[in-house]
Amino acid sequence: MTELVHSRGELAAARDGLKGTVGVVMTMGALHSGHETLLRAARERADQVIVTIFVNPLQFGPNEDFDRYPRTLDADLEICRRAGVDVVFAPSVADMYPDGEPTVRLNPGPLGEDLEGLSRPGFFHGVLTVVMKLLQLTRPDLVFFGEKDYQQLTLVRRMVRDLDVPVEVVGVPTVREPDGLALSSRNRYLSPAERRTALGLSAALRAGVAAAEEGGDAGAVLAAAHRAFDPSGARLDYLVLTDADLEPGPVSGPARLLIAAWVGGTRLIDNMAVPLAPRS
Ligand SMILES: Nc1ncnc2c1ncn2[C@@H]1O[C@H](COP(=O)(O)OP(=O)(O)OP(=O)(O)O)[C@@H](O)[C@H]1O
Ligand SMILES: CC(C)(CO)[C@@H](O)C(=O)[O-]
Ligand code: BAL
Repeated sequence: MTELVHSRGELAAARDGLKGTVGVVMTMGALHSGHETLLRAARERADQVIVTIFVNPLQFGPNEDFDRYPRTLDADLEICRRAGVDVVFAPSVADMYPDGEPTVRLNPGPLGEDLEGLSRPGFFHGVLTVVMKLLQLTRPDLVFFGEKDYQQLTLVRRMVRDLDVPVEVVGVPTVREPDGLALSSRNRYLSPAERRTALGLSAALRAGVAAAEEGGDAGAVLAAAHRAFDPSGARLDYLVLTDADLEPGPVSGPARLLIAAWVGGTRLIDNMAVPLAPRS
């Protein structure tokens, strides 16, 4: 049975009742098959599964889609029930931030100011702060994040390492539609024409990966990705090839190609692993 709790008191009582290892999947709701894959991974690895559903105001900029973000709790609960989730924690903003917005926030460091952080100032301060709060409240052995939000996954791993947080971070590969589009709650905003345009993100990434598989170096990978990105109907924010750890410096060996673009009023992100040949 899936227990739905809203307040931190209810969560504490539910958490105390869980026996064995606990896995947590943190979400903003509007659950889709990408989330379901995270739930399955948690179900396989942990004895008990907690899902958090919270649209965190701290990570939204003043002109972003906090008010418009889809909120579909009944449908989300049904998905959680089907996936055998034990506890769903769906707090209100007041439950999470009873004293108002926290003045103390986690600093994600330089990587937090790059890529997503450049376009969304303060985004990773908000993400890491709420992730840390949710870790404290749920006390999991394992926490699951999707590779779709690769910079977020990387920063959570770093936070856990740098701050000695006692939890194992598990990354889960990106789930895609058959035509390549990465599943994302924000895909709901897309009109049919915009959805076709959105395929340009994964097409660019695939072209970059193909260039690497043919032996291309970093320059060839980026050039192929740019050639494959059709700018009509979309506005590219970034298309970047980096070290797989998102460390600055020359790129060789396991690398990551990351893209962000506006399709109409919707900002989408995606990324893929790139098998660059090691530099001789
Ligand atoms: N297609 C996907 N494949 C794997 N994991 C995913 C996918 N989409 C989201 N996730 C993961 O689910 C978790 C919760 O993400 P979130 O609720 O923000 O969903 P989202 O689809 O990424 O939403 P948004 O469209 O707002 O970015 C994150 O760890 C995220 O990386
Ligand atoms: C990790 C997270 C739940 C924090 O609000 C959010 O950034 C998300 O859904 O990826
Ligand atoms: N999917 C990451 C959370 C966000 O875009 O706000």
